[in-house]
Order: sequence, then structure tokens, then C-alpha cells
Amino acid sequence: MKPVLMCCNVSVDFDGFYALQGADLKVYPHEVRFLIGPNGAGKTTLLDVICGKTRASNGKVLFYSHDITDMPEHKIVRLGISRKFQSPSIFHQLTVWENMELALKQDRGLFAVLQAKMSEVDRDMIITLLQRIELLDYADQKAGSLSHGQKQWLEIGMQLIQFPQLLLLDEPIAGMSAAERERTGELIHEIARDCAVVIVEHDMDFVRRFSKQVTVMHEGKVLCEGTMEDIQQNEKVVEIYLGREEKAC
Ligand SMILES: Nc1ncnc2c1ncn2[C@@H]1O[C@H](COP(=O)(O)OP(=O)(O)OP(=O)(O)O)[C@@H](O)[C@H]1O
Repeated sequence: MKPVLMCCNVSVDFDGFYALQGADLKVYPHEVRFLIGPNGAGKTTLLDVICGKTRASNGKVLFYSHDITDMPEHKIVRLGISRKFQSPSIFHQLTVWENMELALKQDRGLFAVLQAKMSEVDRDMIITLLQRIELLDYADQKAGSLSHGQKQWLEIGMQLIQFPQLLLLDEPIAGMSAAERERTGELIHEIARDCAVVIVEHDMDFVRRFSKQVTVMHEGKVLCEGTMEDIQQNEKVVEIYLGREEKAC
């Protein structure tokens, strides 16, 4: 099977400080890949390079056969890579439905989108996605009135409406209740039926519960990959990351 994403020997130089130092990553269709590692390991920087927010100073990023290393962010989005940042960037004064409408027609202005008549197909698509993110009953509510977890789901829904083939999530469960975390884990696996997902996450209980393949990053490189069971046996991973977690408990 061809990988959706290949990062080959990617380095990022921030004025002499190397946040990434030859990072390699392959992600396959329908995969849910967790990226873990200590603070400063380069996880967010790697997501930033993949979505075009940060430029690699060396190495290549391939999305299927496209070399996207030097592509501007908006073109990468159009190719099918969607990035959700830690804090939700939704419009609090608009309803859940209007947020979804806007996400559907991002290239048009707010006024034009809200005035335009929707096609049946678009309407059905929004309904299906709102069902998936469990917000159909909240469609007419202002997004600002949603719980923190629901706001995160709304933003995930707004990413999904563009039908990405790769979704990048940065700590999606931060600040969520236990029930919201559980639902988010299930949602991520549902999403992976249609698109690969790469998730940066620090919550090891969540990673244990919902991961298959985990990539451990350290000092700007990939240290190792495998199932959570595999990497828990890795002495270096325990030393630099998981050991600290146990001590903190
Ligand atoms: N714009 C920047 N300029 C300079 N240094 C940066 C910049 N962005 C990130 N860094 C540094 O690069 C390193 C990697 O940061 P990054 O945020 O990718 O790590 P991370 O693994 O995501 O950490 P965390 O788990 O704390 O979010 C850190 O030392 C960080 O301070």
C-alpha cells in the first residue's frame, strides 16, 4: 500500500536551533498515528511542516506522489491535508450550522455564504457530519454556547467537510471531560475509515486506549515506532518520556 504521507529526513532550523533534525515518518491510508514524546521533541513542528506553516530547511514531504515541501498552506489544504490546532477557531457568534456552511464554502465571504441558497447535497452533507460529531441537535445554537469538547468536535466537523485525506490533530482532547475524551477517541477511529489521522498527544491513557501505531519523537527525530506495548518495552522511551509520566503519577 502506498503511504498517504512521507516525511523524509526533515529538518527545521530556527536561526541555528534545529527543532527537527532529520525526522522520518510514513503514514498509510486509514491509519490513526499517534505522535508522542517529551516537550520540545519537535512534534508540533513536524505537523507545521506537513501543513506548510513552517518551511523545512532540509528534507522532503510527500503527500501521495506530490512533493509538498515548499507548497503554500492554502494549496496543501486544497490537496487534502487538514490541520486542527489546539484551540478551536470557530465563529462563536454564529450557529453550529452556519459555522459548517462557512467551512463548506471557505473561499467565499461570510455574507455571501449566509445569503446563498444551499443545495440539497450540501445540506445532506452537513446533516451527516453533524450527526457524526453529535451536534445535529445543537445546529441552531450559537457555537459560543457549546461545551469545550463540543467546540472541538465542531472544528473537527469543519475540517471534515472539505473531505481531507489526511487530518492533523494537535492535542484534541485537552480540557475535555472523560466522556468527551471517550467519544473523541471513537470519533477519530470513525474518521479514519475515510482519511488517515496523525495526532500529537500527551495523554498516555488516551494513547493506550485508542492507538495502534505510535511514533515516539525525541530531539527532533523519530526515536522509535510500534504499538504502545512495544514502545513501553523500549528503555530509551521509558528513560526520556514514559518514566517521567510514571513518576508524576
Ligand atoms: N518559531 C520558533 N522559533 C524558535 N524555536 C522554536 C519555534 N517553534 C518551536 N521552537 C522550538 O523547537 C522545539 C520543538 O518545539 P515543538 O513545539 O515542535 O515541540 P513539541 O514536541 O511539540 O513540544 P510540546 O509537547 O511541548 O508541544 C522547542 O525547543 C521549541 O522551543
